[in-house]
Amino acid sequence: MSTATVDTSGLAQRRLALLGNPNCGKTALFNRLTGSQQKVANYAGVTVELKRGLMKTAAGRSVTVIDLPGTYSLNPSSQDETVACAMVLGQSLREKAPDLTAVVIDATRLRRGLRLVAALKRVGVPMVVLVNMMDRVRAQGRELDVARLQSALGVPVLEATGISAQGTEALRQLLDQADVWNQPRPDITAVRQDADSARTDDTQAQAWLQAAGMDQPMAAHAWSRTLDAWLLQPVTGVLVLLVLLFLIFQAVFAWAEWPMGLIESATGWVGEGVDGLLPAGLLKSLLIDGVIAGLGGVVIFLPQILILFFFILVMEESGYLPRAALLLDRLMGSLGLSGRAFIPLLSSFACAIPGIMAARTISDRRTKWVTVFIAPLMTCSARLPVYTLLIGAFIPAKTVYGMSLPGLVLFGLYVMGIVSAIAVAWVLKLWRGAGEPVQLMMELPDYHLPRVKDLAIGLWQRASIFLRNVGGIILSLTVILWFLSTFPQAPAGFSGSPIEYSFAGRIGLALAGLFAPIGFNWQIVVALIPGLAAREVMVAALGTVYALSQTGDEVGAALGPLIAQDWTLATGLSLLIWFVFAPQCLATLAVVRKEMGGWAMPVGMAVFLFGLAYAASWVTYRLALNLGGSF
Ligand SMILES: Nc1nc2c(ncn2[C@@H]2O[C@H](COP(=O)(O)OP(=O)(O)OP(=O)(O)O)[C@@H](O)[C@H]2O)c(=O)[nH]1
Ligand SMILES: [Mg+2]
Repeated sequence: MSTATVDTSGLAQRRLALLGNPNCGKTALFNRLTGSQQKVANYAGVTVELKRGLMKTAAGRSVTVIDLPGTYSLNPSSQDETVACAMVLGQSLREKAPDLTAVVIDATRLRRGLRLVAALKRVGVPMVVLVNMMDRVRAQGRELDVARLQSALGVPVLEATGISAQGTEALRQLLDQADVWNQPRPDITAVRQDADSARTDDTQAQAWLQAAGMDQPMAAHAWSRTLDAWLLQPVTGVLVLLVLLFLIFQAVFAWAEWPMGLIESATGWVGEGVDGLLPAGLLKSLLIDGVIAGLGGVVIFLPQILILFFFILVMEESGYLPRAALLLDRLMGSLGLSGRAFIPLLSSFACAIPGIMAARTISDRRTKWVTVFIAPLMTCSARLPVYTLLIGAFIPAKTVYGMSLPGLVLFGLYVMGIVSAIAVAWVLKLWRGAGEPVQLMMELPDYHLPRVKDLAIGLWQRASIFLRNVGGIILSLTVILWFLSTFPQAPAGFSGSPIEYSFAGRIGLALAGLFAPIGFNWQIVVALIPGLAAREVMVAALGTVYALSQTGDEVGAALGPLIAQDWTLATGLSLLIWFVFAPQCLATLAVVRKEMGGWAMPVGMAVFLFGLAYAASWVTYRLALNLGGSF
């Protein structure tokens, strides 16, 4: 038997927490240490909950690493900061205090980071200090003497670079030394954070910087300043923001055409292959009408979703996002919100779930409530398949004034979501009054060019979430729907399409009366039900329902032309508008329950949003019918 050279007994329980100011690179370091792929972005407030991972020290010992939300002080003002402080101070009911805290400080903003170190030292938290972003310091041709800082602070101080593979080596080696783990426990009774202690901490931070010869502030980032002169100016800034958003929607259509064509042909080939291979029967129907028609209908939208995410990632990584928040702060203020609500709302364009979770960074309870309430009105990426399917079927692919008409309509739908969110926030303000007026304290990080690798990882993560959904929930629901739409089988001589005899057909027909006033036929009603699991499921479900509604030769035709033939324009528009408002996503409602505590809010939200969707679809349907006859 070989003897282990490294004693790992009992060490896996050792826990290291990463604490620091927002946006100082904690999660980048966490990902480096543990090989995780948690979200990293260039604005404050990215991480809002505690994340765990396992790392190996240089000698191969295992250590649990905990990534925390950022905090400026030990006096938390929002829910995410509270999580971080309570954990490190051992005040959390759920989490034991860590054995060691690595306080991450941004080398370009040392004083602010050292204030937090001072507060932690006052309490006696066992710690090491990681001076991160050393590459930026070196890029300015400067060096920091961390050995001097270490002797001033009296705790181990190491250099780190969250964006380089070697950037965490020093920490891995340090964690093998037994004495760093054997520092005395904190005395949490000493946690007093008032104006006086904040001043003392700042004086202390300055004293340390002087002692280490680092009291020269870093030179301002030259092109961040130049860009800000334009991008933060109210008129040019808003103009740039609008043009940027507009270009994104044009690109979503223009760039995606080619890969979408490829996916469509590939789905067609697979369908034909299966068609040729299998004899007619239930298995063939399951594969062609259920799986291929359903999943092919959704997968085709992957390119558009990735293009949208590419732009979101570039905005997040470049540092533009908090600028946009600042620009819109005044507008948000007049709605009883604050610029703080901007990032949660913007995240909701990807998906309302992380958006609603990001509302944890909002300290004022009422502002948070309104933000969560209107977040589902922001157009999430799951609506993109529904929108583009319907736009493709009903809006001609014309160019008006050099812009693509489908792109314009899509932009219009996004604007409609935003405008209705503004309207709801405004009505809520009139009804319930405004939240506490808080001045937006949002840090503006330096701009930097996004790294291609980070963008690629971000896009890859998105693609795999989407494909996992397709292979998981969408596939299962499609198979269930195929089953419900196939059985019981119609007896010989049944006059309608066989699906009308099935369970799904009967449910659809029974509910059709409820939706007839807004122009939905029974096939749409059948697809709306599994579409409650997630919006894109609706597209897969329509694919299956229509494939099964067809007979003989028509099987295999793409869904777009089928619905264009079957529905009036009024029905198409009414369904588009339904999707602007309807909370067709149970997962969002579940997150609202978790974040806000209790069912009252999600139930109220669902009733309100379904009501709004019904009313808006009704108006659209009636207008379209009256304006254009029966189309
Ligand atoms: N140049 C440089 N950039 C870094 C380094 N570490 C992190 N970054 C960048 O800094 C930004 C913030 O990184 P995050 O890891 O998200 O910061 P965080 O401290 O986890 O932020 P919150 O979760 O919001 O508190 C991102 O754009 C990173 O790519 C580094 O060592 N050098
Ligand atoms: Mg983070």
